[in-house]
Amino acid sequence: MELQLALDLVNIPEGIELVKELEPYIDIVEIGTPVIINEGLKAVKEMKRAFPNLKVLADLKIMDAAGYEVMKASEAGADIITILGAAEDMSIKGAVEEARKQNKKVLVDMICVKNLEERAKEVDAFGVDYICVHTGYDLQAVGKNSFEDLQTIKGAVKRAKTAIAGGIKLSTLPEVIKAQPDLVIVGGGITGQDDRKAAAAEMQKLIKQG
Ligand SMILES: O=C([C@H](O)CO)[C@H](O)[C@H](O)COP(=O)(O)O
Repeated sequence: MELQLALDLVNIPEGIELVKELEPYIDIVEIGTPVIINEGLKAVKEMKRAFPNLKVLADLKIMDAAGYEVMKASEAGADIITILGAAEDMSIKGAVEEARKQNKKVLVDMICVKNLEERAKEVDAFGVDYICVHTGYDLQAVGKNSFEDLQTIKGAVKRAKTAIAGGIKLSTLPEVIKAQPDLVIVGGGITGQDDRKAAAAEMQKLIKQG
């Protein structure tokens, strides 16, 4: 099981400073969608330049023109690129095809997918690398989480790795770990804490214990 740190509410220098502090505790750093909107793929490029040995995920949440966008994120240095599970089949297949050419990985974000079990089986068959259940900020605000959805995809997915994102905190991490995802994605549960290093270290410890 791996830990991904999601950076959503920082600029590039703040993100790099944070990763300097937290790199020993994380497996992947995510350049979050808001950061890419604010700073562009330059944020991916600069993070990879600063931490060449750390896997960098570009949270593009691709919906269309997938081959082109995967190519641009790959050129910027992303190791993993996200596409939405709600995208057209041909877009997801195009993302996988381009990622294979570039020796990169594709994570499918199942945010807003209603027929979760059926769609997870379909995207799994397209050869994607990760399938991620995700409760976005807006649904988190009304008390939702993705813990049951994780169980659903664990039962449906045969070949891709499974991941979970959305409001995970130290207090809820043990419940997530019980379902054994391959990847746990945490943003505010680390970046919003007073002692971010302690939060990341404790999360890493629990995740490595499995
Ligand atoms: O993908 C995310 C969100 O849609 C904003 O772009 C976050 O990175 C993801 O939800 C993880 O962050 P937290 O919910 O703060 O843990």
